Amino acid sequence: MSSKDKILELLEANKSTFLSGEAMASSLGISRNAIWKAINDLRKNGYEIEAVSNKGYRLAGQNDILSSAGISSYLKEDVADIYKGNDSLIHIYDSIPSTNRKAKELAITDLRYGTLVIANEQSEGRGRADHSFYSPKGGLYMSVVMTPEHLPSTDSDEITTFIGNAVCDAIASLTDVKPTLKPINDLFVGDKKICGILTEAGTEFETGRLQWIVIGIGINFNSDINAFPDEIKNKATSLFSDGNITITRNQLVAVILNRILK
Ligand SMILES: O=C(O)CCCC[C@@H]1SC[C@@H]2NC(=O)N[C@@H]21
Repeated sequence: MSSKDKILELLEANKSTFLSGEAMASSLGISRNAIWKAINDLRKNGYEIEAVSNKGYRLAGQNDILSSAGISSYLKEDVADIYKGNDSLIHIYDSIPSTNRKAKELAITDLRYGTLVIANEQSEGRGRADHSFYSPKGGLYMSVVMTPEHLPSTDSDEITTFIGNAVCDAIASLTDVKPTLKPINDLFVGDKKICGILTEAGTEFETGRLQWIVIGIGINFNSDINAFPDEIKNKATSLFSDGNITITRNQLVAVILNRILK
């Protein structure tokens, strides 16, 4: 992990407190100059970092930049263990055709439980029945690779319901929004869709045995619904609107992982 990522991890884990350059330098075993350079790099990457003399540095509350450090700071211990020292399990993209497609490629070439692919936007997001899934910036698009021994069931309907309930509970635990699961696997608030889930599986050719499952979750997080295509505009809603955002996407990703990975 680079010094920049280590500093980000420290700042994410101590969001409400200021950390002095000296304390960070001694905890990471690097010079204060290296800390200062890394803070500047993080700022160039878009992080808003407050600096107060005699106190130190603190991440400003409104940062919503997807990062491994940001996600890790909200993971429960047993789930954090899956990712500890395993940076290559988390793949973050600004833009990607489809996180599910990427996660399936990774499941086939390097099957590892918990592999996570996230993006700020998708250019070819897919939904069930090969429909397209509109995936502009402002949303949260994530895919997780799971293996059968870690799932409560290998029955596709049961897996789908388990994941749908987990995402509903994650949203309800963090916000005032209480989505309901509408079969087979859409989350609705009232009569408007807020999230779609696409579960895809890989089986062994000879035996038909289940090898991996990719869970794709698309949430309208802070999405500009008015800019959605006409045919879905009136059927969709977003978790947040008008900039009234009370959580980060990193937090929501982590709380979903806490509920589905064991
Ligand atoms: O509404 C549906 O039919 C399911 C939509 C699933 C969308 C998610 S977004 C992340 C992942 N990548 C995709 O291409 N699709 C899923």
